[in-house]
Amino acid sequence: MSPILFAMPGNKGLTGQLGAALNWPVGRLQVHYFPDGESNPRFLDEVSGRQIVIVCTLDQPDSRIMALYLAAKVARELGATRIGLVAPYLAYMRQDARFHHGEGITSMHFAQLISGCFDWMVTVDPHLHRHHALSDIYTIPAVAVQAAPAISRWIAAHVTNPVVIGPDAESEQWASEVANAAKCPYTVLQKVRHGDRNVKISVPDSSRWQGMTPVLVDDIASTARTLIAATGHLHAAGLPAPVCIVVHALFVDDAYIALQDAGVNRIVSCNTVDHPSNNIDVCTQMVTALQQLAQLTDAS
Ligand SMILES: O=P(O)(O)OC[C@H]1O[C@H](OP(=O)(O)OP(=O)(O)O)[C@H](O)[C@@H]1O
Repeated sequence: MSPILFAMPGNKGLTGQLGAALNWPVGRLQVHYFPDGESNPRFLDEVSGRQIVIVCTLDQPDSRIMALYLAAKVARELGATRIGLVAPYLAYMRQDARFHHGEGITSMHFAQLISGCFDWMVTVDPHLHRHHALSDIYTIPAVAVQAAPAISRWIAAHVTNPVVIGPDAESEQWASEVANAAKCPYTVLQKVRHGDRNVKISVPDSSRWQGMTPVLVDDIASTARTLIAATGHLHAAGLPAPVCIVVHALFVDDAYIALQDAGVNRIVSCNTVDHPSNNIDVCTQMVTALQQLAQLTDAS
């Protein structure tokens, strides 16, 4: 029997798309919020004896996590046999070290919470920096789908004479893969973060890229300060306005407008977080991972 997909609030579009591609039914999950803010998930279709998959992207995670946690617990209470999570954007991956005295490694605690109530997970390009793999902190089977092939195809179809540029050393993992598949050169800038909204970027020798279209590629745009700083330096180096591509379009507060005002050519994102810049579909990659994990857990 096929697993049933359920969408947490705000995830109906992607859930419907996955259901159609997989030929899996989409069930009805209602989340009622009491006047004092407590959440009360209710499955309107039977979950007893079934493997279910809950779809919940995790931008603005603190406003979503309690209802998600309860949905998983309620599904188990009602007799679901296996519970998978599709979190196209996985939150809490950036606090992967104790940066200041008295802080904790919250990525690990978040991973323990998710691993404690789901049986498996699919996500897209999690922010793996000091953790090298999801299995460093997640104890359930977890597949990280890569957006790079879809991004490369978009670049090849839409950008003339591109040079892929990663804004910092750690973005090399995305920049190199994207550039190799798009058959174009890449370079990586040097970034130092001084605070949540304070980022300094320096550009290595840019003379090689004259006459090319810079394509800034990063995993996350949150305040967009990284992309804004990179754009400013590319302008100063005499390069044309860059195309900015991100996997996860968080764009908090006025970040999207600020990036548009910084003089970019175009802003494009993958459909892991619903946003007007979504132009690159990563559903196909998620479908393959979902089929694998659902079978794996069916057989166990
Ligand atoms: O839009 P912004 O607010 O600039 O945030 C996005 C940037 O932040 C992340 O890296 P980060 O600087 O957190 O580096 P890290 O790998 O050290 O966590 C991410 O890889 C982006 O480069």
